[in-house]
Amino acid sequence: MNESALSPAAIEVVALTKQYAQGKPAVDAINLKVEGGSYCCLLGPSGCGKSTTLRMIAGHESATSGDILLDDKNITDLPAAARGTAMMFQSFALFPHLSALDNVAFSLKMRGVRRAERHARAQELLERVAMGHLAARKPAELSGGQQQRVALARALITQPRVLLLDEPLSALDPFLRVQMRAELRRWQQELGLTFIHVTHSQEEAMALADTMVVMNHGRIEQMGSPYEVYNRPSTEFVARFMGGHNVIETPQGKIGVRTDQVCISPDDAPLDAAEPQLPVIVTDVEYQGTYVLLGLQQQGRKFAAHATAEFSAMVPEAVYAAMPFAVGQPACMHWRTGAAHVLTA
Ligand SMILES: Nc1ncnc2c1ncn2[C@@H]1O[C@H](COP(=O)(O)OP(=O)(O)OP(=O)(O)O)[C@@H](O)[C@H]1O
Repeated sequence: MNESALSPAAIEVVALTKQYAQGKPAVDAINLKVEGGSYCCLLGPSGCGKSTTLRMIAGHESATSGDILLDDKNITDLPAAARGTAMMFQSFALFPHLSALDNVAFSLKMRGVRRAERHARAQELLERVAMGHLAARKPAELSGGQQQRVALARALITQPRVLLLDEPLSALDPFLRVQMRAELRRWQQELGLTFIHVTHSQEEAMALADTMVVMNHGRIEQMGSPYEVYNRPSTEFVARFMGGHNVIETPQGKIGVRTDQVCISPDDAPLDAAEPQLPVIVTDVEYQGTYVLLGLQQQGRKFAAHATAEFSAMVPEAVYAAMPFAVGQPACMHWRTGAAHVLTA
């Protein structure tokens, strides 16, 4: 394959909207810029509009209004095959009756490319993803990782400038998912292409993305590097969705404090009066190896049986061993002022 053919493009969406029916749009006037050659993850709970956004970029779904630009070219109304994008689907969606080679060559066949040429190009791509020696195998004769590489080669055969991935890892078992995730990241870096990857998994997005885009109800809640989004969730929704945060009501409004940045002391321990603190009851103690996870409930609040704890604290194992807590024990949750940040509604 011609090396220069794989050149990344930036994607920009401007006021992009999808209205399937009356009522609230599934995607509501979102603005998003994805840099060429970067890895972007669209993330959010079920129904937030992430797949619809991806399908509109791919051209598998029409936009109700707004624009999609690939570099400076407006591709909003172009057919999928003319956009410069390609899609890799959930669980790779390989044709089971075709060899790896024919799977990869399939879209060239659809475009009327002659057999010898399409096989040569497919073989070249399979070599590139270290699968050349298994070109004759059917998908069922390949491991999950090998299938992923065939799916990648199949998506790359049309020489896309942007690869769109719709929950590509969700059908895999957890162990394989982590392996395949690392492989996807490696391929993205080696190919230098723009990847836009839809996932509902915070962990997956954190591991892969240069830019995370957190969606909720058809809108973008927050966009930034995994570090920025995890350390500075801007809204209560993002703090709760990302996990690992306590959302605490204060007279000044809601604040977020990471669960590994709150400290727990016995009720009667002398504390720095300048430090924000909250009297709590320990409702749960869970050993997690490196950390012990304490479930906590604000003192004086009614606590329904089986309800999940209101707050959590991740206490390093050694710290907990030196000062253990019992379920039902009153305690004080406190944190450095600098560890907290204000959340908007
Ligand atoms: N073809 C369709 N016709 C009507 N409504 C649709 C269609 N596809 C999606 N929707 C609705 O649009 C909203 C967004 O759906 P979308 O599939 O984009 O969400 P998602 O965030 O990708 O969810 P999931 O993780 O469950 O796939 C949902 O309310 C969904 O029911």
